[in-house]
Parts: sequence; C-alpha cells; structure tokens
Amino acid sequence: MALAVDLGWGVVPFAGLLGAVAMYCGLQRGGERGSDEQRRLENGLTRMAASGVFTLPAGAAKDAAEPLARIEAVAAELRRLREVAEGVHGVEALFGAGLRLEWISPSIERLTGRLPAECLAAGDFVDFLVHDSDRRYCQRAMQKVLESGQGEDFEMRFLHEQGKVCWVACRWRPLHLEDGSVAGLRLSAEDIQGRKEAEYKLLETVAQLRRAQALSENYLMRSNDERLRLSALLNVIRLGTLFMDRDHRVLYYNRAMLDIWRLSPGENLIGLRDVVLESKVVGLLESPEAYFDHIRQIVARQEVSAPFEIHLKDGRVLTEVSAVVEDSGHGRRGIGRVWIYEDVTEQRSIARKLVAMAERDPLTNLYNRRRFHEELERLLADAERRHVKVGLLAIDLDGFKPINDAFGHQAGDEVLVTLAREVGGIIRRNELFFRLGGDEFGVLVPDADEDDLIELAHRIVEGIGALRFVFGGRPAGLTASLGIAFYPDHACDGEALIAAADEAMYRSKREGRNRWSVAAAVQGESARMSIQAPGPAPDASPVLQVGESREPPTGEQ
Ligand SMILES: Nc1nc2c(ncn2[C@@H]2O[C@H](COP(=O)(O)OP(=O)(O)OP(=O)(O)O)[C@@H](O)[C@H]2O)c(=O)[nH]1
Repeated sequence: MALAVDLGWGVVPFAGLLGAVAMYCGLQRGGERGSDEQRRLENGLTRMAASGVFTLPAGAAKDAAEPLARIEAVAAELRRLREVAEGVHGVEALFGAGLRLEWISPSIERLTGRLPAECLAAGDFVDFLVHDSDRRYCQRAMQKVLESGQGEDFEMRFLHEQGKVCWVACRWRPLHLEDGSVAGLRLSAEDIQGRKEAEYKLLETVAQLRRAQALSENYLMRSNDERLRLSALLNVIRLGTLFMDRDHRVLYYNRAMLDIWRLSPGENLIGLRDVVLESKVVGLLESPEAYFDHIRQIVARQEVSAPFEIHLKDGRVLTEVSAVVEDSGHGRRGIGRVWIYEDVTEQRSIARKLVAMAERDPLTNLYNRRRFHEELERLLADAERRHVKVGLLAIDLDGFKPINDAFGHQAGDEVLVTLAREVGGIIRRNELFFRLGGDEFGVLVPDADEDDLIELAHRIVEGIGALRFVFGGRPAGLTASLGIAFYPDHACDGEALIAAADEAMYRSKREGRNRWSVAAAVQGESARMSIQAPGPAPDASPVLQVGESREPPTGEQ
C-alpha cells in the first residue's frame, strides 16, 4: 500500500499529492493559470476525489475554487514542511510498506556523500547505505517494526561513498494508516560519529588503564613474590638481620635476629625505636656503654661499617656490620639502615683451637718451636727498640732415652708432661716456656737480667733434678743441662742467640750434666753494634759461667 497523507479533507496518497502539488506549483511558477489548465487541474482533482484519492468537502465540487484554495494551502504547507525536512540536521527518511525508500532528507549527503536521488535510485536502501556488518541487523529490525508496529532504536553505521564509516543513532517508527495498519516506516538517524569516537577513545583509555593496572598488579605480585623469597631467605640464614627506617624504628627483622639476641620467638619488634631495642639487649652485653657509643658513631656515618666484635656476658662473641640502605634517588640519607649480626663464638673457638694446634705441643701443651721463633723475633725487635736484653735458656734432658727404653714411651711422655708442669710453675708470667722438640725445651725471658736468669736456670736445674717418678714399681729420675745466652751480649740475631744458648747447653753436658752454663761473650763489638746497653763494657775474653745442681738426682742413666 502507498504512503498516504491526511490533509484534513481527505486521505491523499503521498506520491499522488506531491505530483499534484508539483504540477500546481509548476503552473504557478510558469504563471500559466489559464482557464484550460485550471480546468484540467480542477477536473483532475475532481477525478481524484471521485476515485477516492481524497474526499472533497461537501459542496466543493460545485465550487472548483474551493479545492484549489485548499491545494494552494496544502502546497504552501508542504513547501514549509519540505523546507523543514530538508533543513533537518539529522537524516529523515520514509519507507513504504515494501521497505522501499520513498523519501530521504538531503542531509544524507553530509553523512554519506550520497545525494537523496542516488539513494532513491538505489534498489535497496540498506545495501546501498548501511555498513556490511550492520545490514542484517538493520533489515531484521526494519521488518520487526513493520510487523509489530513497535518502534526500534539502535545504533548502526552508514557507509560513506569514500569508504569511511559514520555512526548514527536510528529511531525506526511505524507509519500508520487511519485504520491503524502499518503503511511504512520512518527513520530518524542522528549523527553520533563524534560521540562514538569519544567512546572509542574512552574505551581505548579504559583499556590502557586496565593494561596499566594489570601491569602494576603484575609488578606488585612479582615484588610481593620477591619480598616473600627474600623473607624466606633471611629466615633460613644464620645472620641476624635488622632493618631500621630513617626514624630509627624497626622495619624488619628475621628469626636469627631474635635468636642471636636471646629474644623470645614470639617477640614483635616492628615499630620499636632503637632505644627500646637497646634496652632489650643491654643485659646481655659485657660493655653496654662501649657498644652503644659504637652504635652512635656508626649511625653518624654513611659508609658501610667495619665488622665490630660484641662480647656477651654468656661468653658468646657476635660480629656486627651496618650499612645505609640507599633510596632509589641515591639520596644521602637513604631509606634506613641494615644491621647484620653473626654469632661467631664457634668460629672463634675453632680458630683458637687451630691456632693452638699450630703453635702448641699437643703432649705438654707448651708453645712449640714455631711459636718459639715468632716470639723470639718479636722479643728481639722489642729489645732493639727499648735497648733491653733478651735471655734464652736452652734446656736438654739428661738420660731421657734410658727412661723411654726402660719403662716405655708412655713413661717418657709422663716425664715430659710432669716436667713441663713443674718448670711452668717455676718461670714467671712474662717468661715464655717452649717445647722445642724431643727432650729439648727453651725459656725466653724479656727484659732479661743476667743474675735473675742465672737464678732461674739454677732453680730449673734443681727442680728437674728433684722430680721423682715410679714406673712399674721402680723409681726413676733425670736431670737437665742448661745453656744461657743473652741478646745482644752473645748474639746479634735470633739464630745466633739459639746457637749461643745451645753451645752453652752442650758445654753443660760436656762438663758433667745437671748444670747450667752461660754462653761465652763474643769477641769485639759486633753483637752490640745495634744497642747501647747500659752497664760495664764486656770483657774481651770469652767468659764461661757454669752452675751445678747440688744434689744430682738418682735414677737409671
Ligand atoms: N716418650 C717420648 N720420647 C720422646 C719424645 N720425643 C722424643 N723422644 C725420645 O727422646 C729421646 C731423646 O734422645 P736423647 O736426647 O739422645 O736422649 P738422652 O738420653 O736425654 O740423651 P742425652 O741428651 O745425651 O742425655 C729419644 O729416644 C726420642 O725417641 C716424646 O714425645 N715422647
């Protein structure tokens, strides 16, 4: 059914009316309102009325001027309507019942580059103007409006003749006949390209924000994983770790930290100020004041601190190192400070044992020959600097081999141990006693005085000679031969001093054992060159002093 218009005095097919009005207007424009033409028009209108195209008011047929005036009024009204329709910003279009485009506003050109005439000439409006992706939906929606008589609103894309796309918001409305049936559709399409672009931009921005959020969530998750890994690591290592913030409050600590400082495992240190922390450990420290002074010095500096030893009352030894935690901007103040504590008690003990093993004789626990040489060099350097003497006593047992041979090696060991203890009891605290190997011993005496050393040698000879042993029910004893030498009197260096003392000791052996001898004074000044020793000038001739124990011990020799 064709689209029709109600003019108030009859329903007129739209196209027919437009034709009639155009014809009328054309006549007007041409100024040819001759009576023939007017008559033709009046006849035409009368025929149209007679054929039911529209209904003339009663009496109109008698007065042909009446419908003409009405047509003029309608034409004027239509011109105004056309002006309005052609001037609309959006697109307006009318479709017949076959969904064929019957009229479209010129504004379609602005959106699609297509002229209304092109659109009307195109067979199918949807195929011609609607974007591929929206065609089926559009066709279905048009059909639905036609069938249901209910309007549909949706957005779709027009295709511009140059291929670009233009989004429009469509309002599809049915056109009803008087009897209520649907005679066609009306489309009102509004250009929403700007809004769509804004929406796309917004969506893109939202997508970017989502990506950024996902990225930051990913970073957060990874940094959280890192934190957990670090925390797990810090909790398994034996180093006590403490992070303080720049306001001197506890930020983080690990289990070892609580362990080392004997704090209960459930203790919560987070947020505690340094002074509170100090109050918790003060009872453990051997020298709290010294330690807290040290902390204040460290905190005042920026560089990594040197390892510091902390001695605790329970005998443990801790080492501490601290460093500023730099901030990412490498600011001078940093974001806080890390403190690392290590309980080195066991290491220190092992080190002590290793040192002892390296420098002590395992049988007698006396210093060994290695330590003897170290101490000798040290004492000689000191004597050189302070212009004092160093005395060396070389001790060699007499008749030790026969004890081994007669009573066994274990008996010999017992003799050595007993002897070490006895002689250790005779020497003074500043005198150093060594087992130099086998049955050889040595005593180094700093700031030595000749008379004192001779007195010491005498007491040692007597002390050893007085030792009494019983092995397998049989008594045993032994004596010792001693040699005494002084630096710089008898030697200008360590080796020479040893040689001089040995020489004196062998002299004691030769002279009958169980005695002491003082080394012969060296000829000339060579041994004294480096020292201006106080006292009388030495005699140029070799001097030998020999001492003997008054009571030679008994025993199997
Ligand atoms: N039991 C024991 N004997 C040792 C040890 N070290 C060395 N000896 C022995 O000590 C003896 C030292 O020999 P000598 O110096 O000739 O013995 P000596 O009988 O004192 O000889 P003189 O010095 O001439 O009187 C050797 O028999 C070694 O085997 C040890 O650690 N334990």
